[in-house]
Amino acid sequence: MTKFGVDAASFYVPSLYLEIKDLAEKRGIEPAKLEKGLGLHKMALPDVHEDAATFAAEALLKLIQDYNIDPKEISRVYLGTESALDAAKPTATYAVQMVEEFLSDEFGERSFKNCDVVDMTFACVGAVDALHNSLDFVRANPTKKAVVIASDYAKYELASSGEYTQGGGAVALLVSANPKLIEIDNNWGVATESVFDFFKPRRHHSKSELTSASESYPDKIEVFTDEPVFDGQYSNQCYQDRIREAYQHYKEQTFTVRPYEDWRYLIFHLPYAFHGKRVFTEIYSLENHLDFSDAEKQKAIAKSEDYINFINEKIERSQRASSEIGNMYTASIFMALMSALQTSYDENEDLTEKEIGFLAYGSGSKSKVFVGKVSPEWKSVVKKWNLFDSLKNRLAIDFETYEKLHRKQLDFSVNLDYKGFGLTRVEKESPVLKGARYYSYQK
Ligand SMILES: CC(C)(COP(=O)([O-])OP(=O)([O-])OC[C@H]1O[C@@H](n2cnc3c(N)ncnc32)[C@H](O)[C@@H]1OP(=O)([O-])[O-])[C@@H](O)C(=O)NCCC(=O)NCCSC(=O)C[C@@](C)(O)CC(=O)[O-]
Repeated sequence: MTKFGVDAASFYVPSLYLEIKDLAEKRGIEPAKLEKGLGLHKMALPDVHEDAATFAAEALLKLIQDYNIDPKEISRVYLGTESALDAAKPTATYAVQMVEEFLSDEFGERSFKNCDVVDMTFACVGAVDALHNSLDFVRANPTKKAVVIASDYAKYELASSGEYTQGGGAVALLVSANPKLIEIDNNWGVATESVFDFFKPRRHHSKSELTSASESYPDKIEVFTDEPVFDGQYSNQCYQDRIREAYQHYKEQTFTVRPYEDWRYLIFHLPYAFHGKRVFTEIYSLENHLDFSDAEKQKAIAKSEDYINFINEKIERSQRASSEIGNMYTASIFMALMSALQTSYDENEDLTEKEIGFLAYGSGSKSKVFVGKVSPEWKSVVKKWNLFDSLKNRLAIDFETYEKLHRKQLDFSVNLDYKGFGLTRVEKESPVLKGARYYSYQK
């Protein structure tokens, strides 16, 4: 029987970061809370020229170059994002255009001319929806290939309790028949409930209302903020409730008992590194008939030797990249997968045929639980990543620069020597092009 899944994967993490201990110091938070309590070390930040479209373009270009893909063979580019740049024109169109122009010498003009391109939005689960949809597409059309991109900038208000869970970047996946990285099984546990745990209502402001507006904002264009309205502890509860329900739904469909025991890794959407291990205690307790009825008993389970051993074996490796990057919203779950696979690769572990369980979550809210099986050729895909080495080649910025970047008060890139895609101009004058974004590639 033909298998379907992820054939190749690539990532992009912006070159700037802030040390979490610097943020902790300035905000009067004990660094140990963020480092040892939530697992945070560094927070990736977009430079002035970067946004969700440049992140996506970088990841897509890397995918094409690292795995020698002919863009004309890609039938779909489905982009999961909650950092869309426009309410009508998909961010995917910007990303595809940048890559198309970059590759025009090699593949001619408009190499994505016949490609189906769209954005999908459901908070952090939007790219899993894009993957689900793209898998359905290749199952129905086994000779075709699709690309899924997850691209986001997780931004919260300065000095809010979400501030230390910021981050950003993108992951691109090639979805096809006979995948070299991981085969995805077609059983999906799903749970949905409409809630207000985290959301981004359109809040239009004129320039005069925005204390943080830079001079570069035009007076007459209304700007809408990209910072969410959220309730942190309630969002944790919604996440825990949805993954429990989706896991239960997965079990009902697959007639499995304690499926997590067969999973080599449990891969979560990670809004911060330690989130997965903090919320899985409930499912773990239910599966092992442990008393989870009050906070004290829940703490005892989290601190038990059995649970700690379980985390060290099945979750810890997936957290490592998140500690260095922060929340990547839609891309976080795929980065957690890359983190685990890269670590197994570096440790020379053989993962062939091992099962991996995914527990995805998007605020608003929805969870999807599904399972993959690592392909025999997985190492040939992972060997291109050098994930942890590449994270060492970034530029630390100081707190003052961070605040200016956040407030959009800088007119020039912090990393002037950057190589790659960048926003060069937003049209401000022309009535028929006002707001149009123009990008170029800096060599
Ligand atoms: C994530 C929260 C809620 C954290 O909120 P918080 O109030 O900063 O932290 P906390 O109290 O929940 O946890 C602190 C932990 O640090 C420990 N601690 C304390 N002090 C020390 C010390 N000295 N040494 C060592 N450890 C220490 C403390 O004990 C505790 O660990 P625990 O024992 O409970 O495991 C907050 O930052 C926030 O609201 N973030 C934004 C929203 C969010 O990320 N929600 C997560 C779930 S929803 C989701 O994942 C979806 C999302 C957000 O990605 C969006 C989307 O779908 O689009």
